[in-house]
Amino acid sequence: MNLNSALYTDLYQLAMGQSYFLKEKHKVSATFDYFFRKTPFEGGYVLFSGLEEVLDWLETVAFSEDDIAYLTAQGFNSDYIEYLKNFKFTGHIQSMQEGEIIFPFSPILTVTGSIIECQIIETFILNALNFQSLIATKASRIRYISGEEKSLAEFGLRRAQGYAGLQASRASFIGGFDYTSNVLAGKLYCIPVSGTMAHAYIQSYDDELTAFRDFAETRPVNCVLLVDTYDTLKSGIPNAIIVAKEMEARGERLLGIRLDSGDLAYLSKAGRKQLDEAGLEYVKIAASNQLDEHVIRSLKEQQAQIDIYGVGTNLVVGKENGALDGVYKLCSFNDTPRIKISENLKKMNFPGKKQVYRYMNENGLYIADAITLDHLEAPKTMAHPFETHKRMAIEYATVKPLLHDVMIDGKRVHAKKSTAELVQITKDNLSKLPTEHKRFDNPHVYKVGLSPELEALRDQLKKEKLMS
Ligand SMILES: Nc1ncnc2c1ncn2[C@@H]1O[C@H](COP(=O)(O)OP(=O)(O)OP(=O)(O)O)[C@@H](O)[C@H]1O
Ligand SMILES: O=P(O)(O)OC[C@H]1O[C@H](OP(=O)(O)OP(=O)(O)O)[C@H](O)[C@@H]1O
Ligand SMILES: O=C(O)c1cccnc1
Repeated sequence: MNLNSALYTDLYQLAMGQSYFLKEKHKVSATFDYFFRKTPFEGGYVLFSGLEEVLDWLETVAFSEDDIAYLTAQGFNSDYIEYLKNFKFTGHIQSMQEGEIIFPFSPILTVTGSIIECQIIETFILNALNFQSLIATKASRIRYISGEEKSLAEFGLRRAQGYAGLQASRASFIGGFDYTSNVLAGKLYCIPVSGTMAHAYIQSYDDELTAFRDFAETRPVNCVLLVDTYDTLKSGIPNAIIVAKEMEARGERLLGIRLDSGDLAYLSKAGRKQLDEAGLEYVKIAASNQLDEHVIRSLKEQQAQIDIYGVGTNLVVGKENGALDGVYKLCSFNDTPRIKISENLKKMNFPGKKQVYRYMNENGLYIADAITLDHLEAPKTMAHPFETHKRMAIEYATVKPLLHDVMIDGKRVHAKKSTAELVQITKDNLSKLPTEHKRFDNPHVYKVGLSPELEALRDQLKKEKLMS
């Protein structure tokens, strides 16, 4: 499967492309904004992820000979087909950095280029950014509630939505996980891999102790024994203790045990006691079984003795939200601002090419974002995007623009960032987000406003459209 194929798009993009081309409109310059309207998980923020993959794709995207044959068979016009043979992305991308904390309605990434190119690449951009930002956000919530001292392993590949399991592993790592069980993701994205053992392995033996012994003998380093196949406290942990002692005699150390069912708080406390009484304070306790940020919060409240959380399904499918609602909207055409009218102010877009400024207090904490037109300085006042009577003076210590050139004429401006760099950037950004936006229950809404100039332009275009 060639994922760099420009066919990784929706048919309507190619149909519009054909019309732009045949009507000789395809070279007209356009700008599109990528933004989302609602934070997932009833949370207070989103963690931006997927940018490097978008840039990789844009640098190499093309229609192969096979793709062209396929489109010809679909009945596309032959002159348009000739154009598509040499298709590549030659436009300009401005974006917030991957690992940035982002909020509803701000443009996160903008694409400027010929309308035909902007349109054909839309679907991939949405596909990559919506999914990876959703999962990175979920991962960051799990990290937040677990605390820095816990180890987090992503176990989701088997339950992920097909190949999205790869992107989920990458986004989970950027969002704060330490390990993945997904070996291909480990190789592709330089994520440390970790793994324990399955029930099948223990079931394949007549007795649990021999199963543990053989496993420890063949994998003495990072050995974690799954203790819940028969009876966690009466059989699993006692057998793990025997094997840990045998390992000690060989100069080895059992890394841990894993609980995968039952009351994880009770079993972890009782298990810790058994291990400690056997002098095995260093043996860690891992837990898995449909964990998410809410279960982990509850386990913490119960003082569960868990050192490592293994999280699969709920992380990689972004439960309770199957998708981030990010959209890609035309805001400028032929250097003229464009607007889409709707009864619902929230469904209208903000016209023109824009910049987003982030304001910080004297401690460097984020306090508000203002969206303005791209040639303007950071505004000193801003209006609520939809409740037009609400406006505020912004009191801040420092301010910075968030949208920067990342691609010019279809080429990356900076070297590709490694996943390790993105992890650091994310940590740094999350540390600047006040905790009231991170809490799970009724998080405080982060203020995003419009500069007076952008508000005036939106209102003027709305009026003109309604009168025309
Ligand atoms: N002490 C606890 N507090 C809160 N949630 C817990 C606790 N222990 C386990 N859970 C969570 O409760 C959910 C269901 O666990 P439950 O014990 O009902 O099923 P189970 O152990 O998987 O059952 P089975 O033995 O059939 O596999 C899981 O999401 C699990 O992570
Ligand atoms: O619960 P999740 O967060 O999705 O975490 C992944 C789950 O996948 C495995 O179970 P599975 O029953 O697939 O295999 P097993 O026989 O190894 O337990 C593992 O034991 C976890 O329970
Ligand atoms: O290594 C593990 O324990 C593991 C891997 C994938 C899914 N569940 C558990």
